[in-house]
Amino acid sequence: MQILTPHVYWAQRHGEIFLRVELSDAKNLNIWLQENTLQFSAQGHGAKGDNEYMFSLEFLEPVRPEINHKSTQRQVDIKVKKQVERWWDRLTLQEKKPVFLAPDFDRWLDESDAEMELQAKEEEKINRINVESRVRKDPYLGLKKGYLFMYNLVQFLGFSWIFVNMTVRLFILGQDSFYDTFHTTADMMYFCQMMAVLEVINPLLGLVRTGFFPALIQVTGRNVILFVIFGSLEEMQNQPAVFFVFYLWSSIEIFRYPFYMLACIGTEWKLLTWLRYSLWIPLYPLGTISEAVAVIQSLPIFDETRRFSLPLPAALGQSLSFSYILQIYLVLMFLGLFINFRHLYKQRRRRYRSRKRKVQ
Ligand SMILES: CCCCCCCCCCCCC[C@@H](O)CC(=O)SCCNC(=O)CCNC(=O)[C@H](O)C(C)(C)COP(=O)(O)OP(=O)(O)OC[C@H]1O[C@@H](n2cnc3c(N)ncnc32)[C@H](O)[C@@H]1OP(=O)(O)O
Repeated sequence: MQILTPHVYWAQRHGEIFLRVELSDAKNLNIWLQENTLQFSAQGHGAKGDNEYMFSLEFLEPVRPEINHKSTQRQVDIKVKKQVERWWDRLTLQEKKPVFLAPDFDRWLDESDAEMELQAKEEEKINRINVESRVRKDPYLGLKKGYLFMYNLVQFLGFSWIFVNMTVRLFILGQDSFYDTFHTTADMMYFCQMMAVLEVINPLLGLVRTGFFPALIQVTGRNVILFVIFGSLEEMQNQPAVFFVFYLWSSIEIFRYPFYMLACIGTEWKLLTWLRYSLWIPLYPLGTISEAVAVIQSLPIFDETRRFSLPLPAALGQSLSFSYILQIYLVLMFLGLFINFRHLYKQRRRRYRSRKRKVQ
């Protein structure tokens, strides 16, 4: 039998060297370190058929004496640990690359990619430790998750009922359904939006990692529209604006709440996550515009009815119409839209950046 050299492919990380020896069905494997030189010999099927194959590699820098190897039907994988965690300029001490050696492009990373991989691993380790210590430290974790799951389930059912009801009525009645949305769905919307106040309380109690202020803007903004504009003015209740506002609100919530429910049980559906973190992009501005239309339509009604008008000292006139306060509120709405749009954009970036890192 001839003695031949197999093809060897290599790649490195800061702490390790990976070698892949192209030798199938390897037998009589002998791999050892002599000083800082890896010696390899085995019988197997390589580039020159069934033969005995050998090679040696003197490493550029010191490596640890223990060697891990695994022989499969197709190849022999060898892992060597570096003595010092450092990026090497090349594999071997000799500057000229041995002819049988080539980069392993399946595993190849350049230094900065390897650093990112290391960083991602570190972050994952820290996250795991954090989660484990939270689980160990918090005896009420199960109770909290149970409460959140139930809350999200109830909201999901409520908003789904509204969404399905409105969709069915739209199909059956067409545009006529615009005018009685309030009378058919308002009770459920009152219930869901009153429950939504918990979304401001939850971050205060440390139950969720939501920003308190974005949640406050969201819940207050919607409740002003629901209770003050639609709820207190009968004249507004049969306006098509109700249809658009309710439809846009429920369109996001039928995806957001199931997304949270899955998060409570540590599961994720990629499509649902994408919908939760993408649908707001068209829906949020459209929702705000519909709400603004409703506010603008209500201004003359508040002027006429003097509802909620503020009494003024006699010298200044009789009373200040509530419509002036609503005009200030209109400006606040677009400020609120800006704050929450930026918040949701950051949440989206955070979610997809950390997921991308995990995938790499
Ligand atoms: C100071 C007085 C205020 C004055 C008001 C001024 C007027 C303002 C008007 C503003 C205009 C409002 C317009 C609006 O009403 C129009 C519409 O809504 S149209 C429809 C489209 N809308 C949307 O898409 C918004 C939907 N709402 C939201 O997304 C949230 O309410 C919001 C607070 C805006 C953002 O959510 P959040 O900060 O919670 O982001 P995440 O979903 O990424 O969650 C962060 C982490 O917390 C976990 N979490 C959150 N909630 C729960 C829960 N209920 N159960 C379980 N877990 C929860 C979530 O999983 C995340 O965890 P992790 O970080 O581990 O992934």
